Amino acid sequence: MIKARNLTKKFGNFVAVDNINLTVEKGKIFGFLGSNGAGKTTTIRMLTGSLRPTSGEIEILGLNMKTHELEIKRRIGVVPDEPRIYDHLKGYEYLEFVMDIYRVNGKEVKDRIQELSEAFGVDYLFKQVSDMSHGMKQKLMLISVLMRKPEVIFLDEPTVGLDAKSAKILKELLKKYASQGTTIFLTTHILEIAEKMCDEIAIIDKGKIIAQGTMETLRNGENKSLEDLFLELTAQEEDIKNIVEML
Ligand SMILES: Nc1ncnc2c1ncn2[C@@H]1O[C@H](COP(=O)(O)OP(=O)(O)OP(=O)(O)O)[C@@H](O)[C@H]1O
Repeated sequence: MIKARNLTKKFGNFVAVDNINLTVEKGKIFGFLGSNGAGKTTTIRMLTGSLRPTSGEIEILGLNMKTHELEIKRRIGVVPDEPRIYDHLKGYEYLEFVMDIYRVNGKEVKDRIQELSEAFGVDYLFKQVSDMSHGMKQKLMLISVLMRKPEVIFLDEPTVGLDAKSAKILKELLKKYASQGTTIFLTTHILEIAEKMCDEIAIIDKGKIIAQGTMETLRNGENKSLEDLFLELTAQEEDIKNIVEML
């Protein structure tokens, strides 16, 4: 479903993503973790066709990104870390715009908009985007992606800015979609989300994948939380101790 082979991105001499390999099977939830600046967003941007890799291969839904970029973009959904929506549109105009672009319409999609709006408490579709808060825009963005029922969904920090109820609904919805065959790739700094939701986890550090597998494989027989494992693997445990002592 999602495959990256020897994927690298350089910005000038700086290597943001360094020769990574990953595979996500259909219907799985894959959590991509890493500290600030580790390379998560850069990887998502390459996997979704919005940034050209320096080298390496990407395959989504069995299609090569180099030869089938448009078809891939038509069949996937992307929720970026910052909602990018035209300010001058009203909420419903934005949804209509997305429906036009993806050529999805009809009763099914409209019903889904209705259901998703109710689920996320979106009762402001007549408001102009410029007058919406960050969380309100984030929910509109989520509806615009989920209403299309894409086969693969990429979400960059999806719960940031969402209230507790909306975040919970989103997590449950993603689990439900995955059980119905949708493939989910998400980044998060909230390790508890990854621990509870993801079938498989990869940790990226300074552009390189330093650990990958199910929670069981990552734990390797020890009864550790993902937070402990993450800090240990990214060698930040000692740092934190010293910093707290210093303060
Ligand atoms: N267009 C760009 N030009 C130059 N450097 C870039 C560019 N985009 C990203 N970088 C650098 O690449 C590295 C990885 O950035 P990226 O946004 O992928 O990190 P991230 O893991 O998503 O971080 P965060 O958790 O803070 O969102 C960072 O050092 C960043 O400064």
